Amino acid sequence: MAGYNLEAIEAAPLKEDVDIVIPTIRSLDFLEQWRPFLKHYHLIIVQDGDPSINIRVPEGYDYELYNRNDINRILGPRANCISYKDGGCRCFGFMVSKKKYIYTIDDDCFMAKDPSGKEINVIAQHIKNLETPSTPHYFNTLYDPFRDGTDFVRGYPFSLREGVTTAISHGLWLNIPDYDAPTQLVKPRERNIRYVDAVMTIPKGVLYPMCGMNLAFNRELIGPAMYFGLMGEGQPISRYDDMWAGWAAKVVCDHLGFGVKTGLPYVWHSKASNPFVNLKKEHKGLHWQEDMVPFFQNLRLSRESDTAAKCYMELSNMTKEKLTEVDPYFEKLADAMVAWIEAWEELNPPVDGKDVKAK
Ligand SMILES: O=c1ccn([C@@H]2O[C@H](COP(=O)(O)OP(=O)(O)O[C@H]3O[C@@H](CO)[C@H](O)[C@H]3O)[C@@H](O)[C@H]2O)c(=O)[nH]1
Ligand SMILES: [Mn+2]
Repeated sequence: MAGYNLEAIEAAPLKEDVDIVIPTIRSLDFLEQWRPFLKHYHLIIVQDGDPSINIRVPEGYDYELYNRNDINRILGPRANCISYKDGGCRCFGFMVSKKKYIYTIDDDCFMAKDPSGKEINVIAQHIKNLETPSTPHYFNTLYDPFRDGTDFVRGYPFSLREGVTTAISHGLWLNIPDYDAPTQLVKPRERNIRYVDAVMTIPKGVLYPMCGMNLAFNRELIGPAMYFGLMGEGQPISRYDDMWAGWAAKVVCDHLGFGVKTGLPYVWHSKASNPFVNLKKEHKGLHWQEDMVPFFQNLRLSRESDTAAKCYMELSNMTKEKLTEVDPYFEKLADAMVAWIEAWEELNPPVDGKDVKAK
């Protein structure tokens, strides 16, 4: 295959353990370019918008595709917890998957190259990130000590070198950065051309803006907390789907003792969404984030919440109690969080009557 590094391409780690979830309201043509790396994996496509549109899946891919009619049929009255006309609909794919790991990617993201010109195998890098521990209790100044060619630096306590299990791997983007609408408006031509060859653990107690564009996680450990909220048509807010999921999942990871990494792998984000449209979708979120972030920063989950699902139910109560004073929308969101967990548990009954518990 001209122009491709065949050795890297044939490496399809854990192909039986990974589902790729793609939300789309456009087309899946981007999968043509990804074929060398992604063809080995099963796709779960969540088609947003008009369900009567027939979407073409490029030849050779193994996939299941769900449109709004399918979501309504499968979830019944609880289908209302899945966003419509917002990329947050992707979380339906997390719920129906049965795999250990999820990789989710947007339909305008393409294979990027590292500075040596080699195509980046995104899944291989995410799996490396997820299958090696995180270090949330003390920062390693050479970043991820579990990468080849590096280690813990002098002064790193030996008692902390075991690290903790990694639950989330947050990948980054070259070309179009994940900016909010005001930043897009003032910097319309800004492009990210800086490839930073680093993976690092986000420290315990620190929140971050999680982007859903290039994201992998351990569904068994943290799946129920990866709810992308109630956004889009019929709601006062859009485009905060991944932010909500990121804040919630991080506090749940911190509570349960799991780690979150950010950095490699990169994808090439090709399409700048319209900043004026985005501003309309985002403007409430831009205000509300000033309350949502302190809410997540200050909350404390109880000892009884020892699984992601239990933590999430507790978070729903807290959302209702604390954020409804910001806007009545949060009561609706809190109810949707409960519906999400109920639907999750129905589709994912605990194995041997047990949920995955914190260490
Ligand atoms: O109504 C919709 C809109 C979009 N989608 C699908 O969601 C992803 C991301 O959409 P898009 O590329 O338009 O958004 P960006 O601004 O570039 O991306 C960031 O915004 C986030 C917030 O939603 C998103 O996670 C970020 O990556 C595409 O696959 C669209 O097809 C949709 O399903 N429904
Ligand atoms: Mn995009």
